[in-house]
Amino acid sequence: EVPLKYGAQYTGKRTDEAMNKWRGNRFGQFIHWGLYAIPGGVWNGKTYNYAAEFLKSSAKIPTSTWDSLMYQFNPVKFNARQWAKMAKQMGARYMTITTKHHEGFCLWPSQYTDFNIGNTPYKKDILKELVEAYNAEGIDVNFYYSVLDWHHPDWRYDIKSPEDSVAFRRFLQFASGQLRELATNYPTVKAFWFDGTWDNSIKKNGWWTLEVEQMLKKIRPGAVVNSRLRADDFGKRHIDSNGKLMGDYESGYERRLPNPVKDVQVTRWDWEACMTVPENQWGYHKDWSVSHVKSPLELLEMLVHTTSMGGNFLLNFGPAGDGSIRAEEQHIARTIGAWMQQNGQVIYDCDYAGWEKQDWGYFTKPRTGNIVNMVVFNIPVNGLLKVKVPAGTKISKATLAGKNVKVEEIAKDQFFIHLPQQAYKMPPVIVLEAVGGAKTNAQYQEAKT
Ligand SMILES: Cc1ccc([C@@H]2N[C@@H](C)[C@@H](O)[C@H]2O)cc1
Repeated sequence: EVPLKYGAQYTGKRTDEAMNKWRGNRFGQFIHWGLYAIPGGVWNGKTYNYAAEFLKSSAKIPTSTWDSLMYQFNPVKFNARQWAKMAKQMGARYMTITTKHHEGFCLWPSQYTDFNIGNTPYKKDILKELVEAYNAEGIDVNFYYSVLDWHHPDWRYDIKSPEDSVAFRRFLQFASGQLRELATNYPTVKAFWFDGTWDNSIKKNGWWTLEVEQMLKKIRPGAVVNSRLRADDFGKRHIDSNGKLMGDYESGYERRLPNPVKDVQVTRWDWEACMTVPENQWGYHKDWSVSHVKSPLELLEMLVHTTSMGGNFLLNFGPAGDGSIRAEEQHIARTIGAWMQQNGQVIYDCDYAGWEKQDWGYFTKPRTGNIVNMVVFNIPVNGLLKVKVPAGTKISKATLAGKNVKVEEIAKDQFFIHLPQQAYKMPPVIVLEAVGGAKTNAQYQEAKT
């Protein structure tokens, strides 16, 4: 091991109550909302297919021109309570909001810059409205914060001169001040999602990333911080030079998921995947016809896939500049929500079962009890769902919607679960009662007592 001052502060999963809640939430709503939602990927009549929140760079728009969008930000259709109700109905247990994206515009009245919601026609503190509305629905709120800031004159991509060092030190003080006011003024915030930390300027200031993590946890005990904030003494990010995860959970899965067979190592720590509905649009884009738009079922499978590997799934919504939620996103919320209404118990507080992945779908395991859930996305022609269990495990019962289904032992530690033949519009869930075998912790617990 190399001695590190700014490396991982602990190893293994946090087991305090705040982290258990973060982990058990499992399903979150990401919201990307800022000035980029006003042009929505179109500039001077030209549509730019790249991510809409990058339009400033795609269309090479001067900062002064871009920043003047602030005087147009007046979301007359914005209704925080409606957004929160939609998220509740979808089954989201947490919401992560872009307090400030790379453009540098702040959704809260920051004392550290005039480039904020207070100087728009809307004037009011949108962040406060969202936190209150979502908390009122019992949904935890987390803050996304981009360190990269295209607006701030002291931002630097790299440190190449003494002037850069002086300017960037000022910038880091600015960012620390903004984070302090976010953690202080919105006391129910539960976690911080850092982005815009890949440049050399940050890699060369790993000390600051640890200082920020410690400051946030001092102001908000229990706060959860993602690995993407962190750089160690040598500029190594996410995982330090000794191979230890920094921050409280791994946040490298963006628009992709770990492979359920090859990437099982992700289960050793907490992690979260964030996902766009189109192929690559986080902010509102006027024209979604330019790429594949994922269906509710594709996204639901990703949620179950993520839970089955012990991770959280953060599904992105990009509200329009007027504060409306587009029809495709409302349809997704309703369709996933209907399934979550019936089957949320196979997602919330569930984890990796440790059983061998099969083709028909995914296993999830509740934190307590000797239950293993089967969520079936690929209905086999013969209706037989193969299950391989840890040595010595017996399946005492299998039910679908409370009704027994046949369990057939076909070899040592192998079973067929007979899936009732019918047309399934949404993935059916089979609940197994499994006893014995090393992997079912509950049985292990019984042995201990
Ligand atoms: C190359 C690249 C930079 C930043 C991003 C940002 N991270 C996502 C979570 C979004 O905020 C996207 O704008 C994506 C790709």
